[in-house]
Amino acid sequence: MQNTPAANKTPIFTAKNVDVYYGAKQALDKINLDIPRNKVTSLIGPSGCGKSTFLRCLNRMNDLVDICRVEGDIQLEGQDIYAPEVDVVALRQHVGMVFQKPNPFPKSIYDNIAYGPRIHGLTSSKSELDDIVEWSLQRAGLWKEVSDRLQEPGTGLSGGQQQRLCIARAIAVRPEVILMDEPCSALDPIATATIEELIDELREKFTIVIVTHSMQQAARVSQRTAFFHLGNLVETGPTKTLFTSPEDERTQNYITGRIG
Ligand SMILES: Nc1ncnc2c1ncn2[C@@H]1O[C@H](COP(=O)(O)OP(=O)(O)OP(=O)(O)O)[C@@H](O)[C@H]1O
Repeated sequence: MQNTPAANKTPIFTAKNVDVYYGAKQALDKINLDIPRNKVTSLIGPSGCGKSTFLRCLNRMNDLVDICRVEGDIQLEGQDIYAPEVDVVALRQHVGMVFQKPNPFPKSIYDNIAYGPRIHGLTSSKSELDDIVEWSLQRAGLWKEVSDRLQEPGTGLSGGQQQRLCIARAIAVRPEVILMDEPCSALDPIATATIEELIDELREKFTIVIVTHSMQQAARVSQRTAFFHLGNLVETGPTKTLFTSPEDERTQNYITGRIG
């Protein structure tokens, strides 16, 4: 189904009327957003507008926050991800995540990548696992730098390399979607540029949703952008259109630096 032309036009995620509360405080109000497949979608907006909250709804990371309540409907490939029968571990295999601060496990480079495929039972032999580790590191643009030191600790790499290791770890379990929550905010400009190039390559095989504080980054890496403000989704559209001729005054004010 996924590879037919008709299926490729259907959004991978559909969010309808999503409300999110932290205790009594409402963080998101009636969010309706489709995420197209094999594209990069940026979520932008001023601090506290709910970008990360929305991102975390997409793989139920908010389940880990006791006071958080999600209402509405979010479907991945037509399946309600909040249905009681959903296996959250399996969901997170399909929808991986990369965080703001690189967080490799305190394990070797090899084991950082091999961990997910092992626990999800994706391989039946050591050579298959070796192949997955190499494939993942290749796709994350890290193989050449680490192929001769796979048994060294992942935490010994530079910040930018650690973030690519985390991306390699995320793709090792062959997710359909990768969520990225400000993945470059702890990196220098050169490491940031490397990750941005990588994001562009990854969208061939994966759908990417990225939260970013940087409008320049959103403009560079994404094909679609969604602008959030005070818990509302104000506007969404092709990135170029949103940055050059936004429809809503709040978007205009944000991109011209009048709010934010
Ligand atoms: N764990 C939490 N407990 C209580 N309130 C929270 C929690 N996480 C987020 N919030 C609140 O929800 C609202 C949206 O926060 P969120 O982190 O989603 O915004 P954001 O747009 O990603 O912000 P930033 O750009 O600063 O990361 C804010 O008012 C925030 O204080």
